[in-house]
Amino acid sequence: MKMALRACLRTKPGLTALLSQLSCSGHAAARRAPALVAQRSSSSTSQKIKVDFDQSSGVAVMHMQSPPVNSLSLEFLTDVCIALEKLEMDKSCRGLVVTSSQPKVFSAGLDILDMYGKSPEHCAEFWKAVQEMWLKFYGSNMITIAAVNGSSPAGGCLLSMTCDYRIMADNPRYSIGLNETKLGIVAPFWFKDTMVNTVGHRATEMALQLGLLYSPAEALKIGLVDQLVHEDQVLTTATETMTKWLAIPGILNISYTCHFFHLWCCNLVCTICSCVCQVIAAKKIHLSQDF
Ligand SMILES: CCCCCC/C=C/CC(=O)SCCNC(=O)CCNC(=O)[C@H](O)C(C)(C)COP(=O)(O)OP(=O)(O)OC[C@H]1O[C@@H](n2cnc3c(N)ncnc32)[C@H](O)[C@@H]1OP(=O)(O)O
Repeated sequence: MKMALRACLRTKPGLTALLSQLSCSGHAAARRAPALVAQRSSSSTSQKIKVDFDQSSGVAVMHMQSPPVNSLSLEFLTDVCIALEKLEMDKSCRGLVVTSSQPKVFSAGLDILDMYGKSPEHCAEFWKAVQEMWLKFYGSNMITIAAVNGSSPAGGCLLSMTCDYRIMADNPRYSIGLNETKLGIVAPFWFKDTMVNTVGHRATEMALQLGLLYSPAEALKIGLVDQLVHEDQVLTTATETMTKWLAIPGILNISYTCHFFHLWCCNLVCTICSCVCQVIAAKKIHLSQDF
C-alpha cells in the first residue's frame, strides 16, 4: 500500500494535488531545519529528533527523543516532517529506520495535551501536521522500517504502520494497537485504511470495534508487526533487515506499486461512496425525527 501511494505521488499529478491539500508543507518549511551534512556519516539533531545518516550504506536512523513518551505534538510532528523532507531530497539516502530513544515507549500517539483546550486554529494546524506525517512516511521513496522498542498505542501504532516493515521488542509489558475506541474517539478513516492494508479487514474490525491493544506476540500473530526480537536487538535487526530490502532493485518495488495502486484507488472510491451513504442516512434519520 505504501508503495501504491509512492507511485501515485510520483505519477499522478491530480492525486498529488488532492493529497497535498491534506498536507501542510508550508508550516514545516517555516520552522528551523536540522542540518544534514553531506559526508560519509552525519548526524543532525533538532530538539525532538536525532537523525544519524550513514552515507556508505545509504541508511538513516531517526531517533525520536521527546520525553517522556514521544507523544506527537505539533512541534514534534513538524520536526519529523522537516527531517523526512531533507532525507527524501538526499538521493543517497535509500532507507530509514525509525526508533525511540525513550525507555519502554516507541510513541504514545497524538499528544493529548496538544489537542485539549486549544484554539480551532491550533487544532487545524495540529491535525494537518498529523496528516502530513502520515503522507510523508506512507509516500516515502525510501524503504522505511519501524524499530518498535516499546509500547506504541494509537498514533504511535499508525506511525509504525506507515513503514514497510515492523520489528518489535519481545517484551510482554509492551503493547501496540489503535485503541482510540477505548478513549471515546473514532479512529479517522485513513487510520482504519492503513490498518486494513496491514492486517486485513476482519482483524481491523475487531481491533477498532474493541479498541484493542495487542501484546507483541498477539501483534505478530495478526501481522501487525513482522518480527519480534529481544529488546537489545531491535535496532541492529532493523539495520540488518534494511540491507536485505535495499538489495532488491528499486524497479521491482515500482512494479508492485502498480498492483497496490489499483487497490488503493478502489479503497478511495469505496470510502467516498460510504461517506455519501452516511450523509444520506443521517439526513433520513433527521427527517424521520421531525415527524
Ligand atoms: C484534532 C483531531 C483529533 C482526532 C483524534 C483521533 C486520533 C487519535 C489518535 C491518538 O493517538 S490519541 C492518543 C492516544 N494515546 C494513548 O492512549 C496513550 C496513552 N498513554 C499510555 O498508554 C502510556 O502513557 C504509555 C505510552 C504506555 C507509557 O506508559 P508509562 O507507564 O511508561 O508512562 P506514563 O506514566 O503512563 O506516562 C508518562 C507521562 O507521559 C504522559 N503521556 C502519556 N501519553 C501521553 C499522550 N498521548 N499525550 C500527552 N502526554 C502523554 C503521561 O500523562 C505522563 O505524564 P506525567 O506528567 O508524568 O504524569
